[in-house]
Amino acid sequence: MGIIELEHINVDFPQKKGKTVRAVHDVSLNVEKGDIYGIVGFSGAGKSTLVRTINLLQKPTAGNIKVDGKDFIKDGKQVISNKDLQLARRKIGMIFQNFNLLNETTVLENVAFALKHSKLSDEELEKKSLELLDLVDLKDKANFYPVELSGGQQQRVAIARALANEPDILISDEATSALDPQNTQQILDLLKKLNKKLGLTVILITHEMDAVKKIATKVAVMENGQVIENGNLKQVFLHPKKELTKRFVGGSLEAISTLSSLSLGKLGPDEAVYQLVYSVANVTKSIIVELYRETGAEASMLYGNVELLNDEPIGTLVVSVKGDPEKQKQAREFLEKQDVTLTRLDEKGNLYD
Ligand SMILES: Nc1ncnc2c1ncn2[C@@H]1O[C@H](COP(=O)(O)OP(=O)(O)OP(=O)(O)O)[C@@H](O)[C@H]1O
Repeated sequence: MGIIELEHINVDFPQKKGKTVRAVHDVSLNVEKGDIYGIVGFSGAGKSTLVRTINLLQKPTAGNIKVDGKDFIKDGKQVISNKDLQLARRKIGMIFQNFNLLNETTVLENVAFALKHSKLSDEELEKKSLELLDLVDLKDKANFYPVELSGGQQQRVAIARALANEPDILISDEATSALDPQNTQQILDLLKKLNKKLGLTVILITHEMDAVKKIATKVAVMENGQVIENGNLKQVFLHPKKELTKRFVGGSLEAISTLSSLSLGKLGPDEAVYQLVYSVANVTKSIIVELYRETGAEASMLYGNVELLNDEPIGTLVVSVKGDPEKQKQAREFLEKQDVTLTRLDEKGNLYD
C-alpha cells in the first residue's frame, strides 16, 4: 500500500463556450512511504495541477485519491469530511518557488505561524520553532526578517515552516527553480537529509532533470497532462522509452553547454555524434577502444562525465564517430550491442531527428 495512491485522475477546467481543458488526463501514481518521487515535465505539462490534487487544493473531476490509507476521493467525489481534510492537510507540507514567507514578521514568527492552531504556550511555541530552525541550520537567523536572507536561506525557512506540523509528506513545487546552483544543491541536500532522518516522503516537481538525478528514488515524466513514463530512477534513466524522457535524460545541461561551446558546425555525412549513458559498474572496458578494434571506426570524445545517480556512479560519454556510411552502420550496430543507453545527438547536443 502506497502512502499516496492516485488512480485514473482527471482534472478538467471549464472554459468559455462550454469547452474544457483537461490539465490532467488519466494519471495513476503510487508513491511509497520514504520515496523521493520526482515529477518532471515542461511548463504546462500538468505537474502542479496533479500534485495539488493530493491535498485537494485542486479537486479532480474523476478518479480515486487515497493518502496514508484514508480515502479522500472516490469516483471523483470527495468522501473525506472537510474537518478531517483540514487535519489531513497538516500532514502534507508544501514548499514553492517563491517561498511565500510573511515579509513583515521575523523568521521565527514565520515558523511559529504554522503552529497557530496548536495549544502550545508562547514559550513552547518559541522552543519548537527554534528546534525547526535548527533542523534547517538557521537557528542563528531566528530574529532576522526574510528580506535579510539569501534565496536559499528563505527556502530553508519555508521548509522549517512546512515541517512544523510533523508532516509525513512534503510537496516541493519547483522549490529550487529560482535559486543559483549552490543554493539549489543545499536545498536538495536538505530534502535528502530530511527524507533519511524523518522518513519524510518527498514529491519533487521540477522541470530540471538534474535536480531529480541528484536525489530522487523514482521519477514520473509528464506531457500534455499524462504520465508518459515512470518508475525507478535508474531504470528510467538508463532505459528511457519515450522521446521526451530521452530528451530529459540526454539533456544534461553540462553536456549540452560543452557541445555548444565546441561549435562543431553542421555535421557531414561521414560523422555522427552519440551519447552513451551507462552504469560504471557494468561497463569496465573502453568502448571507444573496442569500437575501433571491432569496426575500424574512430571515435573521438567530446564530453565525458561520471555522476552519482542516487549514489550510484553513472557515466555519460559524448563521442563523434567518423567513417564512411558502411563504417557508420557497423559502428552503430556495435554501440547498440553494448550495455549502454545510446542516443544520437546533433552538433548542438540536442536529439538528432
Ligand atoms: N485554473 C485553471 N484554469 C484553466 N486552466 C488551467 C488552470 N490551472 C492550470 N491550467 C492549465 O492546465 C495545464 C497544466 O498546468 P500546470 O500549471 O499544472 O502545469 P505545470 O506542468 O505545473 O507547469 P508550470 O511548471 O508552468 O506550472 C496548463 O495548460 C494550464 O494552462
